[in-house]
Amino acid sequence: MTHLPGIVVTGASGRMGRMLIRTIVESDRAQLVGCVERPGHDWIGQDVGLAMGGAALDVTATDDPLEAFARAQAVIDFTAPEATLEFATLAAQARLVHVIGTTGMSETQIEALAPAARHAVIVRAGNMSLGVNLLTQLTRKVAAALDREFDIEIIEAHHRHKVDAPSGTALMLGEAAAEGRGVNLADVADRGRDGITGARKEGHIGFSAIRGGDIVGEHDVLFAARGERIVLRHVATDRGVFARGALTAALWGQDKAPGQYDMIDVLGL
Ligand SMILES: NC(=O)c1ccc[n+]([C@@H]2O[C@H](COP(=O)([O-])OP(=O)(O)OC[C@H]3O[C@@H](n4cnc5c(N)ncnc54)[C@H](O)[C@@H]3O)[C@@H](O)[C@H]2O)c1
Ligand SMILES: O=C(O)C1=N[C@H](C(=O)O)CCC1
Repeated sequence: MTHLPGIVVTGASGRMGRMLIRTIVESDRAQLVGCVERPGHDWIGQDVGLAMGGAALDVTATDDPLEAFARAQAVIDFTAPEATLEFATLAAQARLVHVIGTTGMSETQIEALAPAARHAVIVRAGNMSLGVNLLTQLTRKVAAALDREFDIEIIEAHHRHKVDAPSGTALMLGEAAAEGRGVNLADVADRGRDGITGARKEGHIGFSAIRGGDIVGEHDVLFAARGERIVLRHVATDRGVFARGALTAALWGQDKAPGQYDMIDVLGL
């Protein structure tokens, strides 16, 4: 009988769901005890290993999160904002660590996580990779060191299926740059320029989003002044970096007090 922490993956058939299943199954630190998909999905009732075209994993996909959560110590959730809010309530009832990778949540939806975080550990980050979380620290430092003569622009590129923009990572980097500058991102963000926009406003932080093909995730933080530019860049070539970070977060959260955490907490950066 193994006593490794049991993990449930929600959005199991998604790009991240599949990567998470593989990462957990290959890990000797955790076991896969449940997989959740939306009602009506053709994976429901199927063994997830077989559904992925491989060997059986003895875990059947369900559309009943409560039933799956009852067997687990953590849920790793890369789905969609409305689904994530539902899972937060259920994970809190079951006192599970809830690792949230879902992006595109509104401020109101993020605030709605607070009641769940009074009862359970929530780790939420727009990017679970070590590299991007380090890049946020570098971005904050560089933004703090430079004056407003340097325009800050965040450029991100993702695959053609991505539904939200700017990416969660771009927003993390924007927050870090704004913190470094000592300003509130909401006051200085330029999201989506089109038409006669007027000249760039000094002190603003711009966002540009590229969508195409199978790009996993690329982010540049550009500091541009007269005569020189600095570019901080992260390129993800494999979704395994996000899945490994999420699994680390699920295990890290096991002995933590209820509350909201991010990957900076998990990685001790
Ligand atoms: N934080 C990070 O490091 C990170 C990394 C990659 C992706 N993401 C984010 O994760 C999310 C998912 O990305 P993806 O590329 O895997 O998307 P995807 O569309 O491939 O997968 C999402 C899955 O969630 C499922 N789903 C939706 N509603 C559900 C519900 N109510 N119950 C159960 N399952 C439900 C869908 O059926 C789908 O299989 C996005 O928000 C993306 O931006 C975050
Ligand atoms: O593929 C995605 O979708 C990704 N989403 C995250 C984001 O919004 O930043 C992380 C990178 C991949």
